[in-house]
Amino acid sequence: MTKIAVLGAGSWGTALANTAAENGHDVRLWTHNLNQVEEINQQHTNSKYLPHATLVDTLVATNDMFLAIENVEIVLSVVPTKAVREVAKKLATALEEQAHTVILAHATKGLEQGSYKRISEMIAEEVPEAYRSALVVISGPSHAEDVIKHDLTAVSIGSSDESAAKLLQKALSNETFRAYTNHDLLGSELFAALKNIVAIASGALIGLGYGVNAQAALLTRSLVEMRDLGAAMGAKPETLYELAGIGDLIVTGMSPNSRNYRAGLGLGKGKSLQQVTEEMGMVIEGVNTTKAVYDFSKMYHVDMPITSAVYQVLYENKPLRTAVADLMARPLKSED
Ligand SMILES: NC(=O)C1=CN([C@@H]2O[C@H](COP(=O)(O)OP(=O)(O)OC[C@H]3O[C@@H](n4cnc5c(N)ncnc54)[C@H](OP(=O)(O)O)[C@@H]3O)[C@@H](O)[C@H]2O)C=CC1
Ligand SMILES: O=C(CO)COP(=O)(O)O
Repeated sequence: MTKIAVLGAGSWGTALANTAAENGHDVRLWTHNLNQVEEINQQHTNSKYLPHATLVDTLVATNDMFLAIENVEIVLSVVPTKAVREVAKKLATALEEQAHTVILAHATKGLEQGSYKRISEMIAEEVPEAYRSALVVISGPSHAEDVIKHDLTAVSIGSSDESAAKLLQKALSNETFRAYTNHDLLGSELFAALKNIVAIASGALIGLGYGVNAQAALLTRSLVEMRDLGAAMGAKPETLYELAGIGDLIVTGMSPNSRNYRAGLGLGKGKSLQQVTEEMGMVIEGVNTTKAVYDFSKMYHVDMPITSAVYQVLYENKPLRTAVADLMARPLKSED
């Protein structure tokens, strides 16, 4: 049995914590919301984020960070990008009290506003030095709503520390949830962030009334942008063709369970960004990521027309139909 702390009781943190607890591990789910602690421990539900699910009754919630991480072997942070630093600071204080080393993992898919740092870079800056070398990311095609129902799911666990990745792989895998490891932390984190931009665009196409031809073209041409930015930033090329790359691009770009896709759908149907954000009530990571990646494309001199189009729609009020028309009217070119 492995002792695991999961930080963040949103949809994904709860689904991952529940999976590990179902596998027989000792799991504490940390949340800053005391009402949620009571609901999870007494009703075994998380009605705000996973409304139809019953959680395993061995899953324990707490809002005490010290208690959550006491004697654990793995800490898995699953808060939105905007909360990563704040939670990592709380974790760092609690880690000072720990006598033994802990593997630090996260499952967040974004880039920091302003600094454009990856999630593991933010965590590494906040935690004591001893915890920085074995950072792990969980990525890949995995919606919480499907995982909690035991729909078949495969994820990727990326880290330069193979034994750390393997410990998490073993803790999470079961007959319906299969984890693979890889050695590409940077590529896994970068592609996880990038695919959210594409998902907004994909939902927007459907909202506008286009079909699967349009989606297939979008996803395939987005792969080229991901490949080129990945190469410029140091991602391993093969990661793009693995679960953390194309796998996540497919699920987020096609599934109505995706928050980013649903946001795009709303935009395509004529809603404003403010409206879709308020209606979602959950994090839409792709909105902030679009700004970061738009700036990256300039910084690294990578041509990213789809990202630029999404940027213009979200940040410059360009009408969606004009953005689509402009993409289609670009100078004709060869694919190879
Ligand atoms: N949902 C999914 O299927 C998947 C999500 N992810 C990624 O996981 C990350 C989390 O997403 P998801 O679970 O969907 O998010 P949700 O919007 O469902 O939940 C976010 C959770 O984080 C909590 N939170 C927000 N700010 C803070 C803070 N400052 N301190 C402590 N807790 C905070 C929220 O608490 P409160 O309710 O009080 O606001 C809530 O419990 C994102 O980066 C997402 O891209 C990755 C794969 C799948
Ligand atoms: O990353 C995800 C699925 O793999 C979740 O995507 P959304 O945040 O768009 O729901």
